[in-house]
Amino acid sequence: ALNNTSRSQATAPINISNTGCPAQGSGSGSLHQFWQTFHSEPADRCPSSILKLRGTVYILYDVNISEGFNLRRDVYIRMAVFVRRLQRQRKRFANVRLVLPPWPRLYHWHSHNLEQSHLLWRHFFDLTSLRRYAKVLDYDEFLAEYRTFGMPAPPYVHISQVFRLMHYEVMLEQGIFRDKYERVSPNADDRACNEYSFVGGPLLQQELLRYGRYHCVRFQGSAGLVERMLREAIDEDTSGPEDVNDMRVYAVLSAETVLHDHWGDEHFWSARRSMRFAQPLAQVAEDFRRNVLSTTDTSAGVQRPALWDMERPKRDAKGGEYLCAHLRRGDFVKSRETTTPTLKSAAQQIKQLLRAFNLTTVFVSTDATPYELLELKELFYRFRFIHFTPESSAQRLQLKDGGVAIVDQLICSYARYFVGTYESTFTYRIYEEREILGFSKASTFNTFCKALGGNCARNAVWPIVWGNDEDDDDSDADYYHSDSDLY
Ligand SMILES: C[C@@H]1O[C@H](OP(=O)(O)OP(=O)(O)OC[C@H]2O[C@@H](n3cnc4c(=O)[nH]c(N)nc43)[C@H](O)[C@@H]2O)[C@@H](O)[C@H](O)[C@@H]1O
Repeated sequence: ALNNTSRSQATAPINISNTGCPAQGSGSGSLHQFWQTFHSEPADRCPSSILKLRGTVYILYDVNISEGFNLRRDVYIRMAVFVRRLQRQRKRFANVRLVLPPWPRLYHWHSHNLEQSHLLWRHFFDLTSLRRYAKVLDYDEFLAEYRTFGMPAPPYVHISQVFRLMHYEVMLEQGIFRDKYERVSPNADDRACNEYSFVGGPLLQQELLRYGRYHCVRFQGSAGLVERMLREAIDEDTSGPEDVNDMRVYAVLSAETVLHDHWGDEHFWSARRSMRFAQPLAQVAEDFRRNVLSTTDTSAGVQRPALWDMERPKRDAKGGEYLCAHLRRGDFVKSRETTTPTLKSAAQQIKQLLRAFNLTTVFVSTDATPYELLELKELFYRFRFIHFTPESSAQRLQLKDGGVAIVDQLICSYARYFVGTYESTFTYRIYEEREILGFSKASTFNTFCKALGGNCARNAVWPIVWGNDEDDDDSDADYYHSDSDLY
């Protein structure tokens, strides 16, 4: 259990006695004394590994506990675009790092016999690929890097300020949506924001984390506004020129409150393209496609160069000889009853599509129960009905529930034709993957109807945007502050 008192009191000066730099010869000191000594000592007397971390700002973040995996991926993009822009355009943030929050056990991960708490991002994503877009650290990498500053044992991490974001109760002022934020006092009885609740994300439960000030912040606006919030905090934590460039650690909770600076622009898509899945997961999907669906990158005509930044606009991918349906069940069956088809209706719609495209194989990606799956399969008499399940318990242990879902997504991404579920972020992430691989929009942006033949709501079409992310657009760089702040 969280020991609230001790967690919020880590305000002691940071001891730097283990760094091996001349500054530590005399024992401990605050971090700014450490850097001060750097100024007066020849740089080559300190390890370059530490010297290069001068002025680092670590941004930790977490997401509301009830959000699913695929919305969390979108929140990552907001933060990654923000951090990349900060790092490239703001001197004080030249050494900014985004610390990836360990994955808590998500509400949709039902398998109880698997260890699926505190998972690192490299279990799901290719960190090298993420880092070709933004300076990110997996949580254990952050701990290791923080330790190089020379911490006493046990190596607690000191977050100087925590910001728990909340929506405004009323969003519009005289009909206008304005970007703004405001700190409000935390209140132990307040269910919306209370320091001891982990609704905004369980990050602070990590055992080595200690924090100083905890703010509840009403927040309305995009990631650019987070910069203003961080600068205000850095100003408060800086006592003078001697510590102006100290290393800082901040945390933003309920980061899903932060909006995209520009949703769906080329920066969004570069960050999205950098989100390649971890190689072991990609390999399982590749093997399944080849062995069960006779589909390879070459036969499907998709693009998957070694590096995401080598991808180019493309629309002529062919896909494997199968149709993929993402059929969201679970909570959607009740909470979105008016738009989620019954199994029978879904089967009718799929069969109609199979006939239209002269296909005989359907791959079904779903969170349906085993019983529902059997029921569905029986409706596909005379068609080939394929569903992915791990081939062994060792593979299930390796993939975990999150990995199985990724394999499903990767198989759907290579299909000749895809149809997904209305308003499911799981479906949206497949749309995006297919956009990157080079499929036509018509083969991708399709949505199940509640019933065959009726008028029905369709998911939005957000096609890929290509650009040259090297010339980061600076046009709105000054949006949130005056010229004097451009340091
Ligand atoms: C309305 C909201 O919808 C959100 O769901 P939605 O966007 O579909 O998508 P997600 O946020 O990813 O949450 C759904 C989760 O259910 C599992 N899941 C769903 N479809 C599949 C599938 O085809 N294959 C596998 N293997 N797993 C699947 C998976 O763990 C996935 O992350 C929810 O997260 C929110 O809690 C809320 O209910």
